[in-house]
Amino acid sequence: MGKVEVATTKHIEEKETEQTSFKAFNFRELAMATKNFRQECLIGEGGYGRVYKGTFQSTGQMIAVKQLDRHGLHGNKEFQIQALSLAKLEHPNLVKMIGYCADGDQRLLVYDYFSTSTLQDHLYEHKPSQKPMDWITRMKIAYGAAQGLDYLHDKVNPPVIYRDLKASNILLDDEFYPRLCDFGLQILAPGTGDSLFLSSRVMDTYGYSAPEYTRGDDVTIKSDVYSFGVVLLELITGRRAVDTTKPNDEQNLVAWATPIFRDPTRYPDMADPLLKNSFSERGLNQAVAITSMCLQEEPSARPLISDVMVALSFLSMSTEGVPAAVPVASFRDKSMSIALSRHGSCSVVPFSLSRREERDTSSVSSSDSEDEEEEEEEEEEEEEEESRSMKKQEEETNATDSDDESDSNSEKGQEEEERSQLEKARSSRSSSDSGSERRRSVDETNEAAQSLKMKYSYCSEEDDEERLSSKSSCKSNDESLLSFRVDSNRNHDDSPKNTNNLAHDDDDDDEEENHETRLEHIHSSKSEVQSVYSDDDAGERSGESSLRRIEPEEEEEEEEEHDSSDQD
Ligand SMILES: Nc1ncnc2c1ncn2[C@@H]1O[C@H](COP(=O)(O)OP(=O)(O)OP(=O)(O)O)[C@@H](O)[C@H]1O
Repeated sequence: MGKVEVATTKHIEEKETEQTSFKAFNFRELAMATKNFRQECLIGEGGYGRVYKGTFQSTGQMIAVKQLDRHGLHGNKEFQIQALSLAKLEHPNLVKMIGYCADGDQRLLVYDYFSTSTLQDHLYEHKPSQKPMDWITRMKIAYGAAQGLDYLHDKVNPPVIYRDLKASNILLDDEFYPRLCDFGLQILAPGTGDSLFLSSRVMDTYGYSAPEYTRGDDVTIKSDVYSFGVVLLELITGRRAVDTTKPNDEQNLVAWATPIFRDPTRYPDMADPLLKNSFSERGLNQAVAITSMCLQEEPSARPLISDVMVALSFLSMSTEGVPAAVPVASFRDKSMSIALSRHGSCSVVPFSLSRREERDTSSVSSSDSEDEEEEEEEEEEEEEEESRSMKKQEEETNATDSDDESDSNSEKGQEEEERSQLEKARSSRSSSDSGSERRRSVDETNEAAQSLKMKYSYCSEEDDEERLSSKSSCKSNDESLLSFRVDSNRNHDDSPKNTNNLAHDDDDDDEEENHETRLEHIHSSKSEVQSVYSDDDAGERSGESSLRRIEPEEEEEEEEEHDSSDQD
């Protein structure tokens, strides 16, 4: 499917008949539904305009009507085209747009109405009679929000940058099921270049905006990952992204948390006191590890939301956190599985940068640096030793598991079965929307993923392939705006795209194609230095994992090496 064509009014009319759920309303209909936009129907006001609650008398359907500020808006036709693009975005974790109105100079968007409240209300404004959200509920909310974001980043083409992810834009129903609202509105409001308009939006998103946004650099999908990290930090700590009632050094949540990220012994102190320590330390450590990865200063060092989503799928189903032996093939970028498995053991090491990398990036005076280097090398050796023994333990577990499976074909068959279970687990949640279906699918997800948890562990062969193929993604901003489509050719489940390397097809062509896919991988970066984490070679020989960043040249060499070994 190509890009969304420039739709004419006729196309839009045709669309209405095809897809009755999306409609062009006239102003009168919406005025009637909202009692003439009366104050009592006003739900709130954001950077893009006011939101009113309404009801269609004929059907009883409840709606939320967003009356966009007319300042700097597109003309009628462009508005219709963009509204149609937004209406195509459909996912259980996104608030559904059901129509628009472009009468005269009025510009309104109509959404399904979701009662109750936002994540912000639940975290900070809950009534004394309400029980505070427990740990698993918080992780489930994060998981759902990650699924919605993953849809925008990875399942529509070109990707949609949310730009405005924050606790007040996550709506929660009575069962705490999260739905993201306010996404993609940038395309409808080119007037955001206006300094007055922009200042009110920046005020609102202050505390959530990625550093590159504040610097005026390109905003990418990785900027959304940063905002997601802030939301995750709010869920863990119960602290607002910005809280001016706190002492100066605690007002900005990320600034407060950054030094703590480097000291895992302090992680338990970060947890929301309302949780009353009702969580496993491992689960907490892993959640903080994910958060810290999302909040990396450099966009390319942040994980893909798809990896965050997979990690959260585990955290949201168990108080114990992600199992120490993580299904490595679940993650596109291995740094996530390594970070999590490190936080699954009692040896907790900063996960974002290896010591070597930290050394490279910090400016240490040369007189002290040699001694320090020696010390650090000793520490590295200790770490490697630790990691080796972890790996050994895992291998032993693997050996026990695989004793019964001497036949390699049956192993492959099992792998495929496990993979399909994982895919089933992932797709089941997004394919259902109604309350009971959703509950059932969550149970299925848990069941399937739990069974996978038991079976998977590190696999050195997969590690090797992952090392060669995994690349961080940094899709360019300009790809994402103006028009997008839901790509039906893409895999709409959340399964990792690098699973091609496990496909065993009789057809030679297919095999070749798989091989190419494996090497080239789907992640691409137009502009930024690739940040790829890999096993270091020495470590690999000894069967251990350590993190380091490969620069692009080095990466190419490794790919060549792989190519030639493949030819052998
Ligand atoms: N579909 C909906 N159903 C129910 N309430 C909604 C819906 N969409 C938005 N709201 C509520 O309307 C209010 C205003 O929303 P809006 O997104 O315009 O502002 P905001 O999130 O406060 O600020 P910003 O525009 O900067 O994101 C919020 O309280 C939001 O929770």
